[in-house]
Amino acid sequence: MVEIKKIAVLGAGAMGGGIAQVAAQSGYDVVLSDVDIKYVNNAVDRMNAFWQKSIEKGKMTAEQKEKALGRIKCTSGFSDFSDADMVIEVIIEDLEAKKAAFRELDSVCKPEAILATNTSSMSITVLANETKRQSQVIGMHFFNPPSLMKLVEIIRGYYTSDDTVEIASAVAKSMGKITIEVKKDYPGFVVNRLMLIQYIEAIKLVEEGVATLEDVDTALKLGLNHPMGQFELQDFGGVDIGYHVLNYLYQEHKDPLWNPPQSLKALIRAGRFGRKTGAGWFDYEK
Ligand SMILES: NC(=O)c1ccc[n+]([C@@H]2O[C@H](COP(=O)([O-])OP(=O)(O)OC[C@H]3O[C@@H](n4cnc5c(N)ncnc54)[C@H](O)[C@@H]3O)[C@@H](O)[C@H]2O)c1
Repeated sequence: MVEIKKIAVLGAGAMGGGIAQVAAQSGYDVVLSDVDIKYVNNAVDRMNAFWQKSIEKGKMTAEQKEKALGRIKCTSGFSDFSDADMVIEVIIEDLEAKKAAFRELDSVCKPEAILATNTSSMSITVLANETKRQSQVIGMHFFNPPSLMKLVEIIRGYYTSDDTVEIASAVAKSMGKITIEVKKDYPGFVVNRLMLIQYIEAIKLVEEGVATLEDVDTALKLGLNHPMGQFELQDFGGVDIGYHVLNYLYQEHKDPLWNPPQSLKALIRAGRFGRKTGAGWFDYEK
């Protein structure tokens, strides 16, 4: 079984930066890459800010921070991927973009490397089919923010081997995470399937005039003990991400149940993607 020492993270956005951070903190050598080095540098700035706060709270020493930072190699494209033991793909939730990335990863990575994806919904098997190593392709679905959220869904593609499941689970656990195994490559896996049903009902309640956005969120927080309401949560994670996942489930099932509601489409068309754009379901100061 391949021993994982070096992890390459492709995509340095909200999730990729966070996964690279957790990997470096956990002692892995990390390569962090994006289409442009400026996104990688932004991710490192976010890590630095997080670690600085951890030092102030007494949860980390300055020496630990420097060591973690020293383990991260910043790059763009696929440079420095050739000797990675594992790659975690964390680019945009677009099937064609992910397929192209997997084709490229298969050609640049060493044959024994494991290729994981952080996709929120898409087929692991479809991505594996772009490679010549289908048994070594797996879903590792972290949650936002990866530095704080405990769960990782470990998702089997049709051809994923038991060894690959074991290695990916062990890596997640070594990062302090708790894993669940998703035994079948079905759209949305476990968490997003459950969450999006609630999201759709939350939107319908507002569209039907039953309750306001604020009151639906208050109901979820105080009535169901959720730490965030659905609208607050979607603004935090990215309204566009939730929309892409919903759309994918709709395309897969052809069931109106998953059809993105009009008020969600209106937000997407208006570019209101949540906190990252200064506005989503709610308005934020930029
Ligand atoms: N945001 C969430 O709450 C959340 C939670 C779990 C999983 N995910 C999944 O994680 C993935 C990334 O989501 P995110 O929120 O970090 O998105 P994001 O938009 O913040 O980051 C995506 C990054 O990928 C980069 N990128 C795009 N194409 C690329 C390519 N071909 N090569 C290298 N980099 C490329 C972009 O420049 C960007 O920096 C998606 O698959 C998403 O579904 C997101």
